[in-house]
Parts: sequence; structure tokens; C-alpha cells
Amino acid sequence: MKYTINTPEGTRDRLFAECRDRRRVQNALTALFRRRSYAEVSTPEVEFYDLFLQSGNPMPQEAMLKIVDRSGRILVMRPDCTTPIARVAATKLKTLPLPQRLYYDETVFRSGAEHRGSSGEIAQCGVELIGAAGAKADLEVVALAVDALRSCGLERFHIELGHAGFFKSLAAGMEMDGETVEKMRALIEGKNFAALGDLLEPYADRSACAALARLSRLFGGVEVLEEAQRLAGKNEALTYLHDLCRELEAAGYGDFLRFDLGLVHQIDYYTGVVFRGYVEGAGDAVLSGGRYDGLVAAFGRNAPATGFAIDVDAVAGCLSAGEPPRLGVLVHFAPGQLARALTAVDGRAGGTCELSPCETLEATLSLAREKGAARVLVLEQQGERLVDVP
Ligand SMILES: N[C@@H](Cc1c[nH]c[nH+]1)C(=O)O
Repeated sequence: MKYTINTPEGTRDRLFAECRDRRRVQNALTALFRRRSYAEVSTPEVEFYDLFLQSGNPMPQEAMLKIVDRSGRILVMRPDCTTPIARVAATKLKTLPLPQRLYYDETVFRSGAEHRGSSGEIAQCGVELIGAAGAKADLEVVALAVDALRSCGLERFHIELGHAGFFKSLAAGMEMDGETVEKMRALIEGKNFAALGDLLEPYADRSACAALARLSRLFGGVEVLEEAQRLAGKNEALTYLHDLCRELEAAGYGDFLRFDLGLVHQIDYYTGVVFRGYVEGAGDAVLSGGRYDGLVAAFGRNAPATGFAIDVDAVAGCLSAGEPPRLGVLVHFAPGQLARALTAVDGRAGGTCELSPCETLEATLSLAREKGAARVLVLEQQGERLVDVP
């Protein structure tokens, strides 16, 4: 018989330290979210493909893992937590007063090389603040994004802020057809300057052209907003970002903030402030989010919203790994002594003491040697003794 030993593309097994670090990050994040009054929700791992169609297809179809159910309907493995939560907010939570603060600790599934290359199965911890428009909600969520990364033990990271409205207002001034705008968005996102230059050439007389050509270079400190204003004139999105940043600076978050006006998410439901979190020294973003004011309305309830998700494994990979616990003691117990044996294990730090399944003390000693335990605790009807492993 031939065994199947590989796992499907984009998935892998995670062992010991990886599970422990992932759990540590999840615990830190969910504890913080609960402290800020976010309540946990969980949605199914599979959804109807139509759900994503109905919400305006926020992500490319080829990025979704599809399954066909018994009746022939197309299902997708949850490619995003925000869209199903928008569905829940518009339906099951319809009678609850807004805003609602929700958090999740779930896995999303994405196919295609552009989704973090090696991993199509992404553990996400995130929040959605649903039913709150305006600067105070954006401030709350960006501050929470910084605090969330700090709560995991990260110190050297930053959040890059952009605004979906800036690109949209510039594109509107270009009088381009929708397809060309999409092409331009992809070139800006991919920082493909040469092709972008070619695409913009016929539009050189439009006033927004210079700003669009520079957009993917407009990242850095507050001076970026000034440069953008020089290129594009006074713009609501720029003023909004400027004011938001001032408030965040006053609250002590300034050191963690940068701007990236060329930040265009691949997910397409964003309408306002957008942001990503980067850990210094690591390439990909570990956090991604922003304002999405039209998504809940796609399911029948008018509710502006904002939120973010953190890639748990990416954060865990940036933390310095702690020492795993070392096995020190094996417990060899006589018949009738199970309760005492368990008490002995429970009384020591997790992972440092375990039961021996062996019938004879010789076998337990040789097991202890093999596993590197220094001692064996022998529990008999009368008394106990600690034996050094020779
Ligand atoms: N769902 C988004 C993150 C997000 C949460 N809320 C808003 N945006 C993602 O997976 O990138």
C-alpha cells in the first residue's frame, strides 16, 4: 500500500514551538480585544460563493478555494473574515444597537502565489467595528492595531496609513474608463513605474496625472502629505489623514505611524482610511485593514465599518522563540497509584514531568534515558522515592 504523506498545496503541519508561539499570539490579541469590549464571533469555514459575488466580488475569484456541494452549488473555503461578518451584522445582529465591536480568531484560505507565497491557509485574529463612521472610530481602530502588535511583544514595527479616497478622487479626475483605472491601480500597487508612465502618457494634460505618476513613491513621514498636496492640490483625504495622525501623535502613537499613499489593497471593499502593519526586518505585512462603508449595506443594512486582521503566524515568526520546557521527571507508579501520579504531574510546570507507561522500573529508567529526563519518581503503595537516571 502506498501512503499519501503530502498535504495539499499551501498547507503544512505545524509542530510544538510553532503551535505554542501561535497560541501565545492568539492569547495576547484576543485578551486585548476583549479588554477593549470586542466580542467574539465565528462564521463557517465554508460559504456560498454567491456571498462574495453579492458583496461586489471584493477579491479575485481565482484567489478562492472552491468546492461543489451535493446540489451542485459552488462553495468557497472562507477567503476573508470581514465579508461573512458583514453578512452577520446585517442579519443576525440586525436588532442590536450599533456600533458593534466584534473580533475573530479564525483561518482564511486563499489560493494563488500572490497570497503569501507559501501559505494558502492563514490564521487571522482581527476586529471589526461596525456601525461607526468618522474619525473617532478610525482613531480607535488604528490605535488598537498598534496596541495589538505591542501586546504580542513586538517593538520594532510601524503602521502605514493610506486612504482609498485619495486614489479614487485622482482617478475620477482622469476621465478614464473603468478597465484602465483597474490597470492603473494594479501598476501602482506593483510599483511598475515604466508601464504606469506609458499608461499615463495620453493623459498628461490632466491635473491629477503628476500625483498618480508619483503615487507609489509617496511613502514616509508627514512630508509625504505635503508633497501630495503640492501635486494634487487640497484634497479631503489628505486633510483627513493629517488630522488623524495629529490625534494619534497626541495619544503617543506617533512613533509607530507612517504614510503610504500608494497603498491599494488587493481586497476591494475599502472606502476610507486603509492601513498595513510591517515588522522591521520582515518583508510582508503582518496586519492589514481599513474602512469599508459599503460592505454591510450589500447585505441590506446601512452600516459604515472599519477593522483589521493580523496574520498570527507572521507575527509569531517575528518573535524571538522562548526555550521549550525540558522534561525532568518521569513518574513510575504502582497499580492503584494513578491519582498520586497525576497529582505529581499536575504539581510541576507543564512539559517538565510526565507519566511512564512502562510496567517495570527498568523499562521506565531506559525510557527516561532515551527522553533525556534526569530522574524517575517511583510511587509505591507505601511511600515514594526519587531515582537518578544512571
Ligand atoms: N479582511 C481583511 C482585513 C480587514 C478586516 N477589516 C477590514 N479589513 C484582510 O483579510 O486583509
